[in-house]
Amino acid sequence: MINLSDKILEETIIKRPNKSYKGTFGRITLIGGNKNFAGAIIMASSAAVYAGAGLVTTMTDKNNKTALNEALPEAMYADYKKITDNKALIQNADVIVIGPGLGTNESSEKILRNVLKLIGKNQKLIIDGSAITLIAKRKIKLPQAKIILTPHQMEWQRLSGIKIDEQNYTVNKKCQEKLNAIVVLKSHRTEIYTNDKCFKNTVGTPAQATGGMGDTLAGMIAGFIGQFKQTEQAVSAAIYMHSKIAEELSKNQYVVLPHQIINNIPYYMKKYQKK
Ligand SMILES: NC(=O)C1=CN([C@@H]2O[C@H](COP(=O)(O)OP(=O)(O)OC[C@H]3O[C@@H](n4cnc5c(N)ncnc54)[C@H](O)[C@@H]3O)[C@@H](O)[C@H]2O)[C@@H](O)CC1
Ligand SMILES: Nc1ncnc2c1ncn2[C@@H]1O[C@H](COP(=O)(O)OP(=O)(O)O)[C@@H](O)[C@H]1O
Ligand SMILES: [Mg+2]
Repeated sequence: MINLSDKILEETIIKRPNKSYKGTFGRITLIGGNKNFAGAIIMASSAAVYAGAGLVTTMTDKNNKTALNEALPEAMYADYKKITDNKALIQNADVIVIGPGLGTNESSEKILRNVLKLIGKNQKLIIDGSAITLIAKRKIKLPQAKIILTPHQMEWQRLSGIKIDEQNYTVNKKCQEKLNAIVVLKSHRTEIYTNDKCFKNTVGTPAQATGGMGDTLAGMIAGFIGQFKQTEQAVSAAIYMHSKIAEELSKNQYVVLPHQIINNIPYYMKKYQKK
């Protein structure tokens, strides 16, 4: 197990090349946010934008369109029930995030299946929240892609069958290998399982135990892997920075909210970029 430190940020966050445009920094499509969970997909999308994603499209329930536009005018909108009419939004994305606030009813399942069918093997796919629960409960097959799963311990129990109090390095690693994906097992000290390495987060605080904190992390990871070449390194850097910001803010705050983390991402990226 490799302990993460500030080093991961300095190694990952490069100075932006002058010769660049929005396309240089990742085209990201996020799918989720049913009519009760607009916040989840808005937080995920905001985190991706604030982490530097070049172009962000949010596919969500049509009731969330105004809220999305008001909260995040940088994001484009599409109706998540019209995936098959908007195939290009999935197929042309560098990174796809599915799950924050998606819900687990039949309609959510249909959206998930439609998205998974369109994923190409070179695309990066982050599967979070409700999408993990659906895959576990409905035994949905994962597509061929560069997959990153971001379960909390209960979602990991559902997906892996390993009970929370029996989750440990050996069994988690075995299951990660079977899934052939990067597994971000979230807890107060998140662990990242990749094919050949395992990283442990060393920062974070109970001040960040608030709904939407994981949705925010999923968007941050998307922003980072859309920009920075080395996927495992970018995933680890996003996780470390998410908690690092929370820890810093918690010096003066009893609780730290997801949107406060989001607002701080650009400042921390500047502070820790490669010298
Ligand atoms: N504002 C919003 O729209 C929000 C939407 N959310 C969405 O709601 C959906 C359901 O996600 P939830 O995680 O709330 O519900 P889940 O039912 O999937 O998981 C929560 C259950 O897991 C248990 N649990 C055990 N260990 C845990 C751990 N380490 N971390 C978290 N839970 C643990 C909890 O006690 C609880 O019973 C997701 O799609 C999520 O994205 C949530 O993120 C909350 C905020
Ligand atoms: N006590 C804690 N200490 C450190 N980090 C925490 C703590 N509680 C929660 N977190 C972090 O907050 C996030 C919670 O994710 P998740 O449960 O998916 O939230 P949500 O689905 O509500 O957005 C994870 O990144 C987790 O590591
Ligand atoms: Mg979550």
